[in-house]
Amino acid sequence: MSLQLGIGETNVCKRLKQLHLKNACARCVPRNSAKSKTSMQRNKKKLSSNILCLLNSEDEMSKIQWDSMPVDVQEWLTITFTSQQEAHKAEDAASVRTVAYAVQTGVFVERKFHTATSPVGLAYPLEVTEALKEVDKWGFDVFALNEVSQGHSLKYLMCELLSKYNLLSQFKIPIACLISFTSALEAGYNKYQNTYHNSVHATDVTQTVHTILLHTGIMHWFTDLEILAFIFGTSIHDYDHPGTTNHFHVATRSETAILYNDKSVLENHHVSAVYHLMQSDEMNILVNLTAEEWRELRHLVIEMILATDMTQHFHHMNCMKRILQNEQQVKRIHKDKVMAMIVHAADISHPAKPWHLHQKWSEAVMEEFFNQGDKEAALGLPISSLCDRKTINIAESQIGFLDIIIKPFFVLLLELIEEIVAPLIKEASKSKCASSSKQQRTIIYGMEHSEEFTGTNSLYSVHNVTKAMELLSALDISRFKEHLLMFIQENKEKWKEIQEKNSEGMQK
Ligand SMILES: Nc1nc2c(ncn2[C@@H]2O[C@H](COP(=O)(O)O)[C@@H](O)[C@H]2O)c(=O)[nH]1
Ligand SMILES: [Mg+2]
Ligand SMILES: [Zn+2]
Repeated sequence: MSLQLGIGETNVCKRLKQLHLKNACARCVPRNSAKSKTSMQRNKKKLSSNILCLLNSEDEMSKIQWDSMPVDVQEWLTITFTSQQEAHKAEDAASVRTVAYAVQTGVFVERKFHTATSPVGLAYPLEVTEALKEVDKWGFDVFALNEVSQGHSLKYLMCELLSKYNLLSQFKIPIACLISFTSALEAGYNKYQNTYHNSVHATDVTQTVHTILLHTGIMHWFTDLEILAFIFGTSIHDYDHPGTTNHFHVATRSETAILYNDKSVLENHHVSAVYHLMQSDEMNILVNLTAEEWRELRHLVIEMILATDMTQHFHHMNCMKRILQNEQQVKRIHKDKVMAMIVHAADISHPAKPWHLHQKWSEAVMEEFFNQGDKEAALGLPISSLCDRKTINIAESQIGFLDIIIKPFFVLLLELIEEIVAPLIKEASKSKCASSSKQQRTIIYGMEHSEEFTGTNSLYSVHNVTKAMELLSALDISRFKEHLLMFIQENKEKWKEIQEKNSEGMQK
C-alpha cells in the first residue's frame, strides 16, 4: 500500500509503529540502557514525524511507495536527511509560503574565458591535458583523470578551472601558493584513506558544479567572485574528512563534536581547517583579494559548505518549492542560497551520472559506511543505519536514495535554474541590439546544441557579445534535465536487476 506522505494518518501511525518495533537504534547510545531505549524511541518517533511533515502532499515523493521501502532504509533517510529544527521550519512552511519574495531580475554577466589549458608555471603531463579535454562533460571520468595525474586530480582540476574562468589573473592568485595549497588540500583529503570522502570526491563535486553552471547557462548570473566561491568552496567542502558521519562524532563525543556543539560538526570542521591552512603565507591563495572580496567570499563559502550537511536537504527542497510556487512576476532569489543548492546537488550527483561512475561511487560510499559500522561494533555502539555490512541490501537502499532524495532534488533544482536563466536570456536578447556594435574580444564557454549533453570541447572565441547571447539563448535546460533523469532511471533499473539477481540467488 502506498503512503500519501503527510496526509495519510493511518499510514503515518503504521510507519511509527514499524519504527517502534524495530530494535536497531536511531541514535548511538550505549547498549542495553533502559533510559536510552526510551529516549531512542522518542527520537525515532520525532524523526519519522519530521520527515513526514517535511514531505507534503504535493510532493513527487508522495507518489513513492514509502511502505515498500525496507525499514532500515526509511530509518536512514529520516536520520540522515532531517533535523529537529527542520521540523519546526516545515510547520511554519505554510505561513512562510505566503511571504512574497522581493524583486531580483537577472543580470547578464558576460563570462570571459581564457583559452589556456594550463596556467603559467604549471606544465600538465600530456595525459592530463588529454583527460581535461573532457572537463565540460556531465559524464566526465574523474577516476581516469585521477589515474593519469597519479592521484592529483584535484590539483589539476582546480588549476584548470581557475585558469579557464580567468580567476587566476582576476584575483591575482599566486601560482606558488596555489601549488602549495592544492598539495596540502590533497594531503588532508587523503589522510584517512577514505574510500569515498577523499580528494577524488572533491574533484568530482567541483567538476560537476562546473558542468551545471555551463550546461544551464546559469554561470552568466554569477559574478567572478561567486564563481571563485564555487570552485574554491567545492574543492574544500570535505577537507580532512575522517570517514565517519556527524552522527558518529556526536555519539562518540569527539573533540570536533564538542568544539562545534554537535551542529554540522564535519561541515564546520572542513571550512575552519582550510581557513587555518590559509593562515600560513605560503598557502594563502586569497592574499590579493580586497578586504571586501575576502569577506564576501568567506560568507559564500561558509554558507555553501554548511549547507552540504545532509540534514539541510529538505530545507533546500522546501526553499525551492516556495520560490517556484510564488506567482509573483518578479521574485527575489537569494543568490547565496541558490549557490548552496547547486553545491548540494553536485555533492549527491553521482546517481545522476552514467552507471560506470555511479557504480564506483556507490561501492566507495558503502564501503565507508561499513567501515564506520565496524568501528561502531568495536566500540560497543549500535551500528548506524546502512552501516552494517552483514545485513544491508545495497541495491534496495540505493533505489530508495534515488527515488526519495536524488530525483526530486534534481527536478526542482533544474526547474529553479530554468526560472533564473529565462530572464537572463530575455535580457541578453534585449541588449543584443544595443551592443552589437560594441566590438570586444570575448571568449566564452558555450556548447554545440547539436551534441548530446555529453558536452563538447567547447571553447568559443567570439568577437562581440552578440555571439555570447546567441549561445545563451541556444541553451536547452529541459534537455539537460531529461538527460540527467534518464541516467537516474537507468541506474535505478540496474539496481533493480541486481536486486532481482540477489533474490534469485537467495531462493536457490
Ligand atoms: N545511501 C547513499 N548515500 C549517499 C550516496 N552518495 C552520497 N550519499 C550521502 O550523501 C552525503 C554527501 O555529503 P558529503 O558532504 O558527505 O559528501 C554522504 O555523506 C552520504 O551520506 C549513495 O550512493 N548512497
Ligand atoms: Mg560533507
Ligand atoms: Zn561531499
